[in-house]
Amino acid sequence: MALACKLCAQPFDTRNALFRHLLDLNTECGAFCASKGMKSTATTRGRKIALLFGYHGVSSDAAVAAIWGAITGSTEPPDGLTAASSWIASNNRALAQEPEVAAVADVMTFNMLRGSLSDVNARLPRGVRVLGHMEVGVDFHAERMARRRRYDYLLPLSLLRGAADSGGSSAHSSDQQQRAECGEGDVAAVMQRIKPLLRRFYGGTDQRGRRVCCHNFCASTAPTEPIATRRLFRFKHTDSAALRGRACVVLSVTCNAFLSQQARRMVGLLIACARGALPPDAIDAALDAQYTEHMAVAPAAPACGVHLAEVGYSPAHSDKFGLSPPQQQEQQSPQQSQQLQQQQPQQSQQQQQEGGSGDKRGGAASSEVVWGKMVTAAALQQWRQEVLEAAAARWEEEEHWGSKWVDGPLQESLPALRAFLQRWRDSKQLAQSGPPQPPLSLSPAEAAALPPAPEVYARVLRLLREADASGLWPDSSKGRQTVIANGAAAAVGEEDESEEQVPAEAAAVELLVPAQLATSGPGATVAAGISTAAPPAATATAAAAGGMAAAAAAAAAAAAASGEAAAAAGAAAAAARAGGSFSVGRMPATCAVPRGNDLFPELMRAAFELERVLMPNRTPSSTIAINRHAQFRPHKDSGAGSGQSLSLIVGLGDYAGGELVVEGVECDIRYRPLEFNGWTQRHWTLPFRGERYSLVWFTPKSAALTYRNNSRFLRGM
Ligand SMILES: O=C(O)CCC(=O)C(=O)O
Ligand SMILES: [Fe+2]
Repeated sequence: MALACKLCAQPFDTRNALFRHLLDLNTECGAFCASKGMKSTATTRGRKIALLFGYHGVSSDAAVAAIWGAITGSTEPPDGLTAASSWIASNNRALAQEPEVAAVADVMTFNMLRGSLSDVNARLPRGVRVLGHMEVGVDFHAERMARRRRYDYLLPLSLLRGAADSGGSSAHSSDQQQRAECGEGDVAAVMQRIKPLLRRFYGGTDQRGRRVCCHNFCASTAPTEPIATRRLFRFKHTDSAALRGRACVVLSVTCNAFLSQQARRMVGLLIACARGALPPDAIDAALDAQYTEHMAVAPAAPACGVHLAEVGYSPAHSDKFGLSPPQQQEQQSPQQSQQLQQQQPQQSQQQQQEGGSGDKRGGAASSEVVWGKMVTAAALQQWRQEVLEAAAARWEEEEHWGSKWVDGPLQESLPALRAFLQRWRDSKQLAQSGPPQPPLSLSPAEAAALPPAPEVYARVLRLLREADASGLWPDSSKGRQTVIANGAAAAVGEEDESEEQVPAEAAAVELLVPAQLATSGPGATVAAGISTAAPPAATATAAAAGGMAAAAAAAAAAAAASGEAAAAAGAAAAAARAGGSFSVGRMPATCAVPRGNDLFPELMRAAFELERVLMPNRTPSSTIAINRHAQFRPHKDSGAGSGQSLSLIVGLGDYAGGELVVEGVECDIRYRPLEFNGWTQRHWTLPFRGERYSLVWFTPKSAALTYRNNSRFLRGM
């Protein structure tokens, strides 16, 4: 069924997917619909106040609490509170602004029923400032409706110096030398050299021609997760300053929204490349959406440099909520102090490139016009200066102008970054000769070095090998395909923006459901909803070919028919090597019976038996995921939609590498059973060579699956 969004023409597989798109305030269409009242978020009546505020030395939460206290004298949380720097509405911690981050211009709203705004600054602690306020509609939501945020990073120029810069000075140059290097020409020379690196961050474009970037800059979010793809509008040098006798520059990053630490990691990677510690293609590697090996690849530059500089709202919201019309936003307040020399803005072309979104000029929160009488350009500028000076003081006192960070976190991260880069480069070459599959056999030397398989595993291992060789190994469900990096080629590595429309909380949930549920249609459960978010092309291919194994088998047959025996053998081998997964045991009543039960009953019995032998004190599980040669991407298990017990996992077979990583901790699971929480802990598989099976025992949490039922089922096997 082909459905298309009437606003942006994007196609959707299902009505549910289309609805999610229209209700998602992170999309332009969603924002537009919200502005037309399609999904009202209004829960309260009366006056709602939006405040422009800033802080340094305290977190955004603490600043909000202080302001509310200063206005009302109350410590109770305010009604209708929303803040642009908050992550509560998005319900995803990956979007949290870190507590150390300062702000020149944050936005909050609340229902103003009592209290007074007059002289509020006199009642606020140092480091918290109210800059302006205005009345807005009761629907206004400072966090969800923000279409654009800008973080500015104050950076000592010395950190960007590489050997190529005049004198080759660095963060380690003598104090005298550093102080001498504050000249304008010096800044210009360094920034000229940095420009191509900054441009590199714009990465690629998605199918709609929009810039896509920033997918690999959050420690707690895998690059494959839809939420990790952010739109980068601008990353540029916008200001220079001499602070505490040091030459500093301001780098501005503007995106639709930010992942935690994203701006700091972008700056961290930039510094590493600017200093020549990493080659420029390290930026390409970090941004390659097709390369999904790992998480955060860049060390976060020190927190002291970063502040929230601007929040923008769409014209639709500006109209509805009484924010200023777009043309007024172009009036720049004279933000330069004597100390800050604005670099040539060169913004017009950049702003055109931000176009298409149509939202970047609306309601910029730093404008004098928006915020009425209370904020003046001079007050705003003075406040910005205070924030920058506080940052410079921290650079000096806590970070020794960056030398601590260069010697510590940056230096420590380099070996891993270089290894990552090498693997990325290798993968680029491999990509030209088809998707990489782990070879099924180890070299004799590697095989000899392996610790032998303990006897208790012998029967299960034999049955796994038989199942593998039988040609009956079922295709992985669509949901599982999306998390197996070397699985069915059609569904993997191609998450496009239809995935981006999945709500963040749903996107974090992955699948451990039988194929029937995953394909049972839209919206059956949250998990099933995800499976329908696979790109249409991939779905079509998978459906037509019945998955990788069938596709490769068909290719093998076709090749054999045309007499190309070698090609046929190659295709069959590829099918055998493809990662796959199926379940056995019991599923909640809402799910179909796992197909593996009938296909491999002896394997199922032996595998349940093995759990009891390995962990006699563990409550026997109801279900087992059986995986062959599968390299899993970072994911969390769905527990068939509503959670699951602690998982028990073990690896079997003759393989090297293939450690399971649980929230960043590597665990060798080859014949070493491990309990972990697959529902809450993100986990993935490191690359491996050889024959690798894994078994994951778990019990989906469901009223339908009581322990009694489960014991009866297991007894009846
Ligand atoms: O085999 C592995 O390394 C991980 C298996 C897993 O995470 C799963 O089956 O969900
Ligand atoms: Fe898993």
